[in-house]
Amino acid sequence: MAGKFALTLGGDHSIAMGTICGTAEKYGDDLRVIWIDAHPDINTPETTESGNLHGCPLSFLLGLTQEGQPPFQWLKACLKPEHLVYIGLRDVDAPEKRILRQHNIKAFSMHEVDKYGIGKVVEMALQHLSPNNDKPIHLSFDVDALDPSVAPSTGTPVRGGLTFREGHYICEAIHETGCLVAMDLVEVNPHLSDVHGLHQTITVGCSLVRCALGETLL
Ligand SMILES: NC(=[NH2+])NCCC[C@H](N)C(=O)O
Ligand SMILES: [Mn+2]
Repeated sequence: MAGKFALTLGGDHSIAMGTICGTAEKYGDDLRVIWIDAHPDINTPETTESGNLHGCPLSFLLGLTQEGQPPFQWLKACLKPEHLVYIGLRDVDAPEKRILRQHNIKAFSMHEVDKYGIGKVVEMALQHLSPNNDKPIHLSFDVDALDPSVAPSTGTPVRGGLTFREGHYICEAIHETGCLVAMDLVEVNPHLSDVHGLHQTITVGCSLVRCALGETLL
């Protein structure tokens, strides 16, 4: 797809408000988003208990908040609920559960990963978003989707996450579609965990990106 690819390294997941807005500006209504995360990050400014913006980006992108509120006047709702799929969820606030249900958003939690296996889950996610495999995909990968034993240097770790291989499989399979146009790799926080954990987190982050860009095992 035009051969251009935008990679964003973060940093907190609120940055996806900007990156996805940017991708949507180019691809419009065709854009599909795959959000890999322990958390759905879909709180509104009204429902958030923590007050942390990194728990809210999707509510802005989907237009669940009032548009035009400072300091986000620039942000237009640019994503439809049916154009978003989650993989890896396991820490969902009560208001977020309500929002997901209300908008009928496709979500594969760790329960579905356990039940069907990661291969089937990615297949179902792609089938939902782009049955003819012809829509541009923005992959927003929060490193906390991985189990904390795999990626410890992150602010809101939740046990019971994706294995090293499951995380890599997602990136490999999405690369194989030929439709990946942008990727965020976020929530790596070098100030958290010890040096060994930091090294581990950075190493896994780099290899996820390489797989999304086409590195294969063989
Ligand atoms: N991108 C993240 N790490 N998000 C964590 C969000 C945690 C919690 N749901 C909140 O709203 O604060
Ligand atoms: Mn996140």
